[in-house]
Amino acid sequence: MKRARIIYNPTSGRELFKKELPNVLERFEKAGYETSVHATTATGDATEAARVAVEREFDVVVAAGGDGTINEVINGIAERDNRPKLGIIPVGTTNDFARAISIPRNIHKAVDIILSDNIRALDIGRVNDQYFMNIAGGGKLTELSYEVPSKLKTVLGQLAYYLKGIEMLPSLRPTKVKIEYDGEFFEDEIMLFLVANTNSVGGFEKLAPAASMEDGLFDLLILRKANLAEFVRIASLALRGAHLEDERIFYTRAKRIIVHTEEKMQLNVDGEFGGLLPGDFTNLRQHIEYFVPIEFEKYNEKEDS
Ligand SMILES: Nc1ncnc2c1ncn2[C@@H]1O[C@H](COP(=O)(O)OP(=O)(O)OP(=O)(O)O)[C@@H](O)[C@H]1O
Repeated sequence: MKRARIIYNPTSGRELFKKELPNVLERFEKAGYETSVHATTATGDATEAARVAVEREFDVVVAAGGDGTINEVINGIAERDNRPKLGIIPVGTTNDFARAISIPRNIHKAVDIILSDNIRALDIGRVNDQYFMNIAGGGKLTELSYEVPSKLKTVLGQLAYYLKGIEMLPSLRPTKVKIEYDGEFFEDEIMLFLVANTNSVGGFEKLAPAASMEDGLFDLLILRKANLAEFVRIASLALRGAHLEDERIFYTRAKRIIVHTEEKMQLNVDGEFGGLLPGDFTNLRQHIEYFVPIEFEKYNEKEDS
């Protein structure tokens, strides 16, 4: 019998998952799974719970929560050889990763996808000793997400980030960086750099339009020093995926990226504080097996050709 461990964050998003849990469990049981549940209690707990699930040799781990919960679960399984398959039930405030792999926010539709057993092995990133599935980066702007109080996020959702972003715009300062990517070098003053694994981040659904999650490459996006007017122009271009041609943007794809800064710069890993730079980024090709909808396959094949 297949065994699934459901790791869920009871505080995620609008806290809807718990009510649905008995129905979700019943559906897994009916589909032939022996199921058990872990409700996370604090930051880091999902990582520990996922580690334990690997030790107990679960076939499947289901992460029910937002991007934070998925990131923690991935950090619990990524280092291990016998990695379980990963199911996603997106019930968070930010569900960028679920959107990137075409998983709907409806709990039961997300369960349908897991139970339909369609698997795809996708890339993840590692920076220093942390793993990420969406994006990592640095620069003043990326410090947003942990400045937004979680209460505000629960009430306002995505809007909370935009409000905070507008408030921070005037305080953006450039930083001098040296970035090595697959043996080549970039050196300049920048506003921010992003190392993307998926194409959809923080409401910008076309930030890295060509990003594939199966090619073992990151999309590296750098915004050079820009004034407020340039910044607003590029942000509005980015909303429709038309920013890559802009002269203030440097864009390339690479498997390994090393970032050094002269001043202290914080690293953001999947929306959370990830320590200070320098950062040594490696793309781990097709490292995690996920349950994905058939539509995702079609989409990715179209992208590949
Ligand atoms: N019981 C808990 N109480 C408080 N925080 C928790 C609990 N369980 C997990 N967490 C933390 O909450 C963080 C955010 O969770 P998650 O991403 O699942 O939800 P979210 O609603 O999208 O939240 P956010 O938008 O704040 O990132 C997780 O990274 C985890 O560290």
